[in-house]
This record gives sequence, C-alpha cells and structure tokens, in this order.
Amino acid sequence: MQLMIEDFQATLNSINNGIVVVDQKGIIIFMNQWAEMMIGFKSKAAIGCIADEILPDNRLIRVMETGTAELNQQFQIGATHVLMNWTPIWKERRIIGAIAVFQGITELSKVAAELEEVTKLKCTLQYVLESIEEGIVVVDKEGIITMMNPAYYAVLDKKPHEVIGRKVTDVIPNTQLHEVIENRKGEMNVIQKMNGNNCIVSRIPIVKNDEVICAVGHVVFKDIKDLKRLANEISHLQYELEYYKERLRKTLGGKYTFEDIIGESKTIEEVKHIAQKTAKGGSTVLILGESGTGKELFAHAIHNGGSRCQGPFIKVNCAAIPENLLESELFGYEEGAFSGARKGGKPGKMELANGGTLFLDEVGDMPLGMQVKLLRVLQEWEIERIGGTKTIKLDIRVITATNKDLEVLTVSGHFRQDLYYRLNIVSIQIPPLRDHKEDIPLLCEVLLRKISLKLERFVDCISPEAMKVLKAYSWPGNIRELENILERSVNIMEDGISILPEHLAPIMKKILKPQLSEKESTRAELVEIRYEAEKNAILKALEDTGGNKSKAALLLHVNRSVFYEKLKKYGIGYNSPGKNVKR
Ligand SMILES: Nc1ncnc2c1ncn2[C@@H]1O[C@H](COP(=O)(O)OP(=O)(O)OP(=O)(O)O)[C@@H](O)[C@H]1O
Repeated sequence: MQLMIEDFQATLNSINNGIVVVDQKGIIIFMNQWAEMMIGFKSKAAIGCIADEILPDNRLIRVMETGTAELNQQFQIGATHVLMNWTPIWKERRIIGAIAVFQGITELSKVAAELEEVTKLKCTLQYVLESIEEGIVVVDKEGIITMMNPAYYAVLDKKPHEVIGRKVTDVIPNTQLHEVIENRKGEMNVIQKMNGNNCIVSRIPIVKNDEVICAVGHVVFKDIKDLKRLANEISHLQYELEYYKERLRKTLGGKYTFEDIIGESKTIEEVKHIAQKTAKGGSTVLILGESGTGKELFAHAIHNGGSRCQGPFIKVNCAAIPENLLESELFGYEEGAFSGARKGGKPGKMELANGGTLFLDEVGDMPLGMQVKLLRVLQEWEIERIGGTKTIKLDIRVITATNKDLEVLTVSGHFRQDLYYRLNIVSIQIPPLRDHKEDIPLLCEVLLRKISLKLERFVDCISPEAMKVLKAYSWPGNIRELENILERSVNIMEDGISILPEHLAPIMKKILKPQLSEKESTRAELVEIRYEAEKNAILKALEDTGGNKSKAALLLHVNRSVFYEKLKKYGIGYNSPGKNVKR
C-alpha cells in the first residue's frame, strides 16, 4: 500500500501542472514538484501550513463551503499568470478537502497576442486587395488558385466558387502563371487577352528558401486602351510643361531669338551673321544703331544664341532711371542702407543677372559717376550691395546698346574712354531701315500678322500704292515707326481690306500728296478727321462718366458691343470705372 502511495505521488510530480491539496481545515497536505517550482516553496516546508500563507487569496476554503468547483480562473502567483481550477474533494458525499490544479499562461498570452496581430494584418491585407482596382491572383506551386481579389473576378466575370481551388489554366484564359512557377522567371507588363480585352499583366514568382512557393498574377491595365489614354495624357502634360517652361524662360530670359529678326536683305543678313557668331562666345558686346532699329531685339537674340540662354536676361534702361536710383537698381542694397530702404534689402539687377546676361540699354546716357562703378565691375567681376560688406561674385555677360555716338561723347568728356574700350570689345552696328528698304514688304507681312493678332482684327495686306509710299518714306523712327504706322492703319480701317495710301499716317502726307489725286487726298483727310473726332468723343464720354463704359456707351447712343469694339480700335485702355482713362 505504501508503495502505491509513493507511485501515486511520483505520478502527480510528473504532471506539467501545479497541484496543491488541502484538508478540510485548509491545511496543505500535498504539493507536487511543478507547484513547488511555480510557487517557489518546497513541499516539505509547505505541508502543514495553512494554504492562505502560501497561496494568498486562494478559493480552496470557498469551494469546500459551496461544494462547487471554480474552473479556468485567472490567478496570479508572484509574477506568473496561471489558469486555475479550484475543486472540492468529495468522499462518500462528504467534502474532505480541496485541490488546486494550475498551469502557467504567460506563454499562452504571448501566442494569443501574436495571433491577434496576424489576424489584424490579414484583415488589412484582405481590405487592400478588395479595394484596389488592379486584379490580383495567387496560385500555389501546383498552379492551383488560392486567392483572387474582386477586381480580377470582374475581369474574368466569375464568382469565387468557380475559381478558388481550381487549376489556373482551367480558369484564366491565356495564362502563363504555371510556366512562371516552372521556370522561376517573372514577366512584367505583357499583353494577355481576357474576355475580349487586351489586358496588360505582370507575373511574379514568389521564392522562399530558394524554392518557388507560389506565383502572383497582376492585371496592371484591364484594357490596353487605358494605357494609351494614360500615355496620351502624360505626353499632353509633358507638352504643357515644355510650353510653360518656354514661357518662363521667355519671361525671365531673352524673349526673342535670331528667328524673330525679320529681314532677308544682304545688309541685315550680314549683321545677323556677325551677331550669331558673337553670341557663341561670352564677350561683352556693344550694339550701336539709331532708335527703333532693333538693338534690343538683337540683345535678346545674342543672349538666347549663347551658352547662357537658360539663365536670366536682365535689362536696365540707363536713361530711364534717375541718377540717384541707378546705383541701387544696379547694385542692390542691404536693409537700412538708406532711409526708405526696403526691409530685408533688395538684390540689384547685376546680382539678378548672375548666370545670364545684363543688358544695359541707352548706356550712352549713363551718368559719369556710375560709369566709374561700372568700369570697376567689368574689371573685377564682383560687387557689394549698398550698405553691405559681403562680396558677390558675378558671372554675367554684359551687352550694352546706345543710339549715341560714344566716340564723340568720349571726346566731349561725357563718356569715359576706358569704359568705352571695355564695352567695345565686339561692336555690332544695326543699319537704319532706310538702308534696307527691300525688307519693308517682308517686315510689313510679319508685323501686320502680329498687329492683327494683338488687335483681333483681320487685315489682308498692303495695297501696291501704299507699299510705294512706305518705300518712299525715309523712316527716321526705323522699324518701330513702321510698326506704329501699321498699327494705326489697322485701327482706322475696316476689316478684310488692304491698307490703302489714305490709311497711312499724316506724317507721310508729304509723300502721299504728290502721289494722290486731289479726290484721293481729300478722302484721306476725311478719314483722318473722322478718326480723330470719334476717338476724342469716346475719351470725353469716358471722362464725363468717370470711366464707366456702359454709361459712356449710353451717352454716345451706341450699344455696348459697338462701344467695346471702338475702344479696341482706338487702343483706349480697358480701365475699371473711376480709374483714369489711358490715352
Ligand atoms: N528686324 C526686325 N524684325 C522684326 N521686328 C523688329 C526688327 N527690328 C526691330 N523690330 C521691332 O521694332 C521695335 C523696336 O525695336 P527695338 O526696341 O529692339 O529697337 P531699339 O533699337 O532697341 O530701340 P531704342 O534705341 O529706341 O531702344 C520692336 O517692337 C521690335 O520688335
């Protein structure tokens, strides 16, 4: 019998659960080795103790009182979480004690938390697959479909029960997924015909531990037409981008290129040729010529034809800026440099031109004081802002232009000789229009097109008689004058007809008179008088109505649209009511 009890104890000690037994009074009479380990108390010391001393808050007494077992209760022994069964021991319908059987659940909780994470991840993945527009299918290494998302079902027009668990070759037409598994090679963006549509698909083998475990099929575009539409959209956007880049370049950079310089005469071709050659180098250029000959146009073209064409083109009109402001305009200033200096300072035009071209127009009008400063810049290629201490390195090309004779100015002491030599490294003389009158027809054609576009008027061409007059004129204002005379003619004539001699400016009357008959001459004067009278009447009406166009139209008894057309015709500014009328 003794042997049997020992065997019984050995059995209980082998169980991987803790066991504590108490008698009717709650005194410990048995504790197995697993319980010793978890409670941290030897059974020899525990036996004979009240259970409460070793297992505080236990339910052993309670289950003996109620006669009911309390199972799967979470209980804490020290830092260990256990799952506890408290059970009364019955013998011949009498409770003779109670038993606590317990098992650690810390590991179990960890596994449960991990399981929860995995479940969450699976849900997220599922949600993603269900939400995306692209079809996804997964096949195992045997080529059996294990997963497919709704987008792919839609492509195939099939339901899950017709797909999952089936061989991919039986379900997806023209599939190559089984081959991808075999030769372990993916295919990207290939065409696959499904349900009458040419789809763009990718096939990817999934390799783990050097073994293909499955393959994923991905419908990138459900129809190749979508791809074409997208490609069209992209190329359209690229075109727009290029357009705006060009606009930006034209705003910040040079506006014109050599192509914008009109003229096929030998005279102009020669100048263009020299300018084109000059553009390629980075030398300082001096452009000479009468007013309106196109000096600025050439400066832009030289900038655009050189290596700095992507950089800025900054123009300063030396004659238009008062002497006391020219220095700050060119060099910039620091905050507090002088009273009225802008907060944070201001960069000068030279600084802004860095990496590009600085165009000094009307350089012959530059005050002597400024000439010294410019000379220093051209020697040292560095500046300091007014009131500043930092030296700014300059990497600019300088192009200057003037309609004055600089040599004469150096003799009279109005222009520094040393500066003249610095600026005159390459000089380009632009001929006056009277020296290349053979370009007038072509110039008229191009300029008329430009003017018609600007004024939204349609003017066919110039009559041979008017062309004769234009060619006979001496053009003191050069191409600018030609442009102005054409614009004025377009303004005073009716749409769709040619420019006639009577449409040309009064200034040309001296030439007109001997060429026109008396009748024609009177008609020309009449057109002129009508033009001036109508324009003045409109300006007066606008002034009387404070710039209110509707009221001005009423005052003149014409409807609004006619009134607006006339505003355009006479080049009268579209100012809002109350503002001054631009004459
Ligand atoms: N060869 C040309 N082809 C087309 N347009 C021209 C040509 N030359 C001049 N123009 C036009 O004539 C006008 C005057 O040109 P630009 O301002 O370049 O002359 P400029 O010599 O710099 O005049 P200014 O000395 O008065 O500053 C501009 O509208 C310009 O576009």
